[in-house]
Amino acid sequence: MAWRTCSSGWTAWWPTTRHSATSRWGAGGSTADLTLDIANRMQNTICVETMMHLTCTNMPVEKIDHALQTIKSNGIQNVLALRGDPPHGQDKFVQIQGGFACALDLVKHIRSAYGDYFGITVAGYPEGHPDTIGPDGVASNESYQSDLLYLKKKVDAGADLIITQLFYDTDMFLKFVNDCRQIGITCPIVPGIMPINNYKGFLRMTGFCKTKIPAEITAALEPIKDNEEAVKAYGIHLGAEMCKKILAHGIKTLHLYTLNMEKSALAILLNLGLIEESKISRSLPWRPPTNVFRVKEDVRPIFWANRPKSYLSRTVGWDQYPRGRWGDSRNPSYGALSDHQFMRPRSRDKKLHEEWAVPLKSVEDIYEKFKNYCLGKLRSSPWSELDGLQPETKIINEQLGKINVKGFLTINSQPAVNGERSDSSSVGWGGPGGYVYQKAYLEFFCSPEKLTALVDKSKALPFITFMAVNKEGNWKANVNQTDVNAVTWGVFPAKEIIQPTVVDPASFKVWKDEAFEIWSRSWASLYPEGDSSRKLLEEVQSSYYLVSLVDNDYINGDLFAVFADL
Ligand SMILES: Cc1cc2nc3c(=O)[nH]c(=O)nc-3n(C[C@H](O)[C@H](O)[C@H](O)COP(=O)(O)OP(=O)(O)OC[C@H]3O[C@@H](n4cnc5c(N)ncnc54)[C@H](O)[C@@H]3O)c2cc1C
Repeated sequence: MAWRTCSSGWTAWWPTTRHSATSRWGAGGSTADLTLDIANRMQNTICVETMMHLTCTNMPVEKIDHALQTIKSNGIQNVLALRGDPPHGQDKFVQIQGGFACALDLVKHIRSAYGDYFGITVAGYPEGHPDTIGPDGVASNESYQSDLLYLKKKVDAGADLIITQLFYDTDMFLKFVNDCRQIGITCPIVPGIMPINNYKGFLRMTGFCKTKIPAEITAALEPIKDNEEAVKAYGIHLGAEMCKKILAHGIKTLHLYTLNMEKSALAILLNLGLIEESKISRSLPWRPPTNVFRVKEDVRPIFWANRPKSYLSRTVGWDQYPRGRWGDSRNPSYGALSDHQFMRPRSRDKKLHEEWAVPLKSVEDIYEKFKNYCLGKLRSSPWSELDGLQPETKIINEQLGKINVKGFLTINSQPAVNGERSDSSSVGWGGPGGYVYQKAYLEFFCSPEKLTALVDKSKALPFITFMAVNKEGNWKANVNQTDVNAVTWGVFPAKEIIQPTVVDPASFKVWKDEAFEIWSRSWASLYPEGDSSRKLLEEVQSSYYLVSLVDNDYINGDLFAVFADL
């Protein structure tokens, strides 16, 4: 039987403190495409282990299989198999033709059609399923027992894990776990904790789920119910106390329902010491997806540092991902450029319009835009999928600003680092206990004249390596085609050296098409056809060079000195 690291809303594993997320399946399958998209992004772009909820409501088997195939091809391995609630406007769940009647059918189908690929989670109800709870607010013993036996059937059919409905009576949850164990349910049972964020929401949710509210909670909330901040603070306190009691009973995993409001969930985890604000460090300089296919990947070219989604989509078809060494890059089989790499979420589109679609009279206006982005005055850049600058860029942003106004239009950079502690908040990665290193790196567009001046100057600077290419592919460099330059590496106890970021000519040539295309697709396209600003951008696109510059002297070098008299 497969076991996958998984959960729902936000889950923390204790004591190893691993986190994962789940994405809800909208009532009646109403948000199927959106849920599939969100789950994919969570797994592969946000890079948290993701479990997608899947319900039977309005879902013929073909649709269920479409959803399962989609998440499988995106490397998602965890599913919360549910019957689902009736769609809006209906009281009772109705099995549709060609669909399933209950979660048990869905679990059986997933196991028979997909073997052990998926880790399957099912829902458990410490107070009994709401359908079985009577007007007095409790389920009869008979229906509680038959619910338990049915839960066992779901586990026997292949479920690996149970996540419970929300509850506020911790003793009732602990009794439920005990009752499950008595009838031979041995899989982990994860408590569903819903932090109280506001009073009305709490009443609505507990009313809908028919959740028992212990008298002491009602008494604590009653005097503060109109004070939103006090309710939130109480919700965090109560959630933390419930979790402490549950953890003290040997239960090692928590599930926090966030309902898109994560602050209280994070506060509870901080309160429990399961996360530490100052020590949330990167495992690699870039975010490695938790996707099963890429789990071993630990080396990437630096060029896509600000476009991780594009990098993922262009390498999704690789059979193997580089590990330890970049390897032979003479024939990198990157996926072709497509519209996909240039699509932006609506909010990003709006920001780019606001910040970048302004009249441009001369190249100096273009230089100004790049400078302002480096100084943090703009949040968006056509060359970045990220929101604002990376923390390490802030170390050099003043110097970046200065070279941008000179016409070296930077789109990627990193400062030199010579043995900083690996838990440094700005340049650290890989967890505590190690030391990290990196060579200063700059990537920019510049005019051919400026490139000539730069190349002349670099002849006297043996530590500088560069590659430059224009849109047509004219190439200038002082490195060989097969050279691979490790520009970030780390030394950790009991590990080989890790070198997660490299600069190599073959990948640079692939990247340059994307980098040049961004001028027209992401920036010039913000202006109407024939607009003079648009024309100016297209001229820059067709005449400038893209330059990648490494200062290999990471101990004494000063990459910005190269630009002093240019
Ligand atoms: C953690 C969690 C996440 C959820 N996420 C979502 C979501 O994303 N989208 C959404 O729409 N809803 C979600 N729900 C709500 C859930 O869909 C509803 O509670 C639904 O009414 C029941 O789903 P189920 O999977 O528990 O159903 P089932 O396991 O099929 O059970 C439903 C009820 O029917 C009874 N039953 C069914 N078949 C039998 C049988 N053969 N013999 C005896 N009794 C039977 C069960 O005992 C139980 O009382 C979630 C619930 C939980 C606890």
